[in-house]
Amino acid sequence: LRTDVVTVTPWLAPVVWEGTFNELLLDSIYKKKNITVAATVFAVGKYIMFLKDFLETADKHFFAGFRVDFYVFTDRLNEVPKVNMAAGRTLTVRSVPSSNRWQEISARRMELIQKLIEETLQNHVDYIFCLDVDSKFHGRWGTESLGGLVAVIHPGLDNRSRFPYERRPASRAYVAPGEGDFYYCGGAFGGLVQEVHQLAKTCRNNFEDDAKEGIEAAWQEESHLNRYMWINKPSKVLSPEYLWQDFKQRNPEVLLIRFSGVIKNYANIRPN
Ligand SMILES: CC(=O)N[C@H]1[C@@H](OP(=O)(O)OP(=O)(O)OC[C@H]2O[C@@H](n3ccc(=O)[nH]c3=O)[C@H](O)[C@@H]2O)O[C@H](CO)[C@H](O)[C@@H]1O
Ligand SMILES: [Mn+2]
Repeated sequence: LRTDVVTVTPWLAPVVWEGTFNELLLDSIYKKKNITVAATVFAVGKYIMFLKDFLETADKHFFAGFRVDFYVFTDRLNEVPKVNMAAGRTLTVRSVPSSNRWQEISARRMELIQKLIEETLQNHVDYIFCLDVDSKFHGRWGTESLGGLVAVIHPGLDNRSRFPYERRPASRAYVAPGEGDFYYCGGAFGGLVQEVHQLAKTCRNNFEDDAKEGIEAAWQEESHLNRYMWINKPSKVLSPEYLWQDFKQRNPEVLLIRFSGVIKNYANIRPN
């Protein structure tokens, strides 16, 4: 039991923190359901350098003991590392075009996730998580994270007045002053395949319709995701244990860092 953190939202969705759940009990419940979880990760251009650590640590910590299908999207097919996955876990590589703008690479993930679900996942995968590649797992990420629509609270932003939502009303990602529940990160989200399909499709359409009018939201698809989550409340919220940042000192309420962004030199790895 945790009394030092908020563990439920005003719309009664759990906020998942270490110490709020029984992992053996949860695993036994989902084992009986015989679930399959998909995970997407994009490694375009120089971001391929993060893929090996991501996959090796994911195999160890991400839904260990469950069936997981990893989908890697890259433009560097022959640089994909050989990683041996545990039994029942698969790795599929898909080719994607490169871009000379990182903003576009990041935002286009929504379109590719939408299509992956439509073409491949619908009907045979239960849940999906979409994750940034420039990160590693350090602790358990498992069945406690499952829900219809799942968002992760951004680790760096706990001050409401500084939430970097898109503030221009002309954008379809607009969040008005006083609106917004949490600031969620673009680097990790998920849920039931059908719900994530709806999210990806909506964010993709809104991003593209904005682009036609010459607008790009402040934080690309992350801004659209935040707008979506304000309108369509997540049924489960994951604490910043589920996406920390290596450069940040651990806050006392974070008892366990499960997944964390590595320190990177943006100028060296991004195309622009
Ligand atoms: C931790 C977190 O929530 N990060 C979000 C944040 O910045 P970040 O600084 O974390 O963005 P980023 O540079 O990691 O890009 C997001 C992701 O796009 C992919 N990528 C990007 C550039 C590239 O050249 N090649 C490539 O493969 C890769 O999977 C990467 O992890 O804001 C971005 C939107 O602007 C995204 O919403 C990120 O998910
Ligand atoms: Mn990132």
